[in-house]
Amino acid sequence: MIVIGLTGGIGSGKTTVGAMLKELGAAFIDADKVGHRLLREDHDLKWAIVAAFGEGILDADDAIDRRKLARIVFCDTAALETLNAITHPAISQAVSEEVAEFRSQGYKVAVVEAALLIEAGWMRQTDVIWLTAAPPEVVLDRLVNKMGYTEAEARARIACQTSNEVRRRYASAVIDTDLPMADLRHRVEELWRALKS
Ligand SMILES: CC(C)(COP(=O)(O)OP(=O)(O)OC[C@H]1O[C@@H](n2cnc3c(N)ncnc32)[C@H](O)[C@@H]1O)[C@@H](O)C(=O)NCCC(=O)NCCS
Ligand SMILES: Nc1ncnc2c1ncn2[C@@H]1O[C@H](COP(=O)(O)OP(=O)(O)OP(=O)(O)O)[C@@H](O)[C@H]1O
Repeated sequence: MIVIGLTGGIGSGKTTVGAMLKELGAAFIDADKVGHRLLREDHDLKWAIVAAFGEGILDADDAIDRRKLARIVFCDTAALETLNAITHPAISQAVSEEVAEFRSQGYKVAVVEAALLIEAGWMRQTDVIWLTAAPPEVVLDRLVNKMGYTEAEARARIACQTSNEVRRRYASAVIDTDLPMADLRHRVEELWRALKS
């Protein structure tokens, strides 16, 4: 099985490209969703985060309120490093278990979508890295007008991530997502065919 690491900055189009790859037959793992599941289901992890950031991050049902936690960590470097140190080993382990499960199910291709694939070192679990990219003003417009972030929240998250200059050093393909959907699909299909040949 080939494992594609699909990375790119926040709002760069990873999920959109990932959905196209899924339609083409790839198994798909979204590291953000893995993280969300662990916050809900891994009680040791949850209480380690509460111990680090206080009970103020809990909602009325004692679950982690991601928006409250986001306000603390984006972009306080020390706080974000603390959160990453608690969550990343667990996410890495869960992703690797999902990859193994898909392998045992006989999938030929699996996609691991993660904005932090490079920063967190998860690229070591992948065979090729594809990078999604769009101009900064397009990304900001998507984050504010389609994804519900305030401009300040959007800028804070962008500032916490590595640059495309660094990401490009690891990527074997760059996918410009600032394209009409039909053209984007065409580009993804082209890469898919090249991968399988
Ligand atoms: C801080 C949390 C609770 C905010 O949750 P929220 O639902 O608002 O965001 P979500 O998890 O959907 O992430 C959305 C995007 O934010 C960016 N982002 C998330 N975590 C980080 C981080 N640690 N560093 C930089 N950017 C990040 C990514 O581009 C991601 O795609 C959550 O992101 C979290 O637990 N982050 C730590 C785990 C992690 O690194 N997850 C990202 C794996 S790629
Ligand atoms: N080619 C495109 N044309 C129009 N809208 C697009 C295009 N590509 C992506 N979008 C839109 O931009 C937004 C961000 O895209 P997407 O969710 O795929 O990015 P992402 O990199 O997965 O974001 P995140 O970092 O939050 O996981 C979405 O609302 C998506 O529908």
